[in-house]
Amino acid sequence: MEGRAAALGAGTVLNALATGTGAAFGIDVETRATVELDPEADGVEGEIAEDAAADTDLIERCVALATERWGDGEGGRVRTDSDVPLAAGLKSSSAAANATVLATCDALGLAVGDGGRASDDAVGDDPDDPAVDVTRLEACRLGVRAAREAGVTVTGAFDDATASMLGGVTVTDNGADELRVRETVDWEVLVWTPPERAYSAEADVARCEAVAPMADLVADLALDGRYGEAMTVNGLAFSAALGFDADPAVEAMPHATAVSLSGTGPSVVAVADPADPETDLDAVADAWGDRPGALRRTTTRNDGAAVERP
Ligand SMILES: Nc1ncnc2c1ncn2[C@@H]1O[C@H](COP(=O)(O)OP(=O)(O)O)[C@@H](O)[C@H]1O
Ligand SMILES: O=C(O)C1=C[C@@H](OP(=O)(O)O)[C@@H](O)[C@H](O)C1
Repeated sequence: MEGRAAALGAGTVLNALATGTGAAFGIDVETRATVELDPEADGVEGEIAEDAAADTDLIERCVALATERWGDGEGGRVRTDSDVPLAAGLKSSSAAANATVLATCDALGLAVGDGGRASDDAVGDDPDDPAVDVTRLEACRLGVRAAREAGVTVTGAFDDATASMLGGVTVTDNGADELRVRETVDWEVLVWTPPERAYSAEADVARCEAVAPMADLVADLALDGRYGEAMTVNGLAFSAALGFDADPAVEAMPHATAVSLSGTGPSVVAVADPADPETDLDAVADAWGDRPGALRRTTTRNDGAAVERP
């Protein structure tokens, strides 16, 4: 009983730490999970390919919760390998949880889909569709539960989890794990990841709550479909709240549709709408080129997470 799946990393439009409302978008950077189930095994053993010392509790809980819910409580092994840097603001935890839950469903022989109504912009979530055993939104909510239990999140991060699972841009209420908006988005993306790491669970929540009026403004812009402006305002507000330098954002602004600190940092993400002739991510890469860390060019993705056939 082996299963495999891959899920997306994501960038931030609105950090949910201020108000519980968040927004994020899927990018073409993946985490893959392989799950081997064994009905005789006592518990679940996890392994993270890139970092033998990293905490495997999240992915072990994902397998255990998924087999409890949809299987017979099987144990086994889970291994992730990832292009999403850990704890860098690019939603490594959401991608790992989503990939693991879907890989467990695959190992259980379950059909994962969106059920009914799925279209390009509105992802369906019809658990009664006979062709679907588990919807991606159900799988996503299970991963969020595991993240809460593992203590790797403040709000549950349903914003990041839905962007990683469904692709496109999502706006969510993280208090209720409710998807408010999901839309496709086609942007070029430039990511700067400094060498340091910032674990979400260690973020200064009180400082984020202090900028709640700005977060409300960002939410209004996002709910109006003005994702780029929302993202840039978010970046300025949360860079200030969390003590990150706003210079990279200021340098990017003349050449980008939007730019923001991603999540609780430290990565900064600039995006360019190909329809916008003023944008030039090469110029942003030049401006950021002397900073320590890694620069990565990628794109948004609208397909989200999926089971992988060998
Ligand atoms: N590839 C991975 N495999 C398994 N667990 C992971 C992986 N990446 C991240 N995690 C889990 O997520 C935690 C980091 O979460 P977080 O601080 O929210 O980072 P991010 O902002 O990248 O989501 C790690 O301590 C680990 O428990
Ligand atoms: O833990 C959380 O509740 C959150 C963590 C942040 O993301 P990162 O994990 O990328 O820092 C933030 O963007 C998100 O809206 C909510």
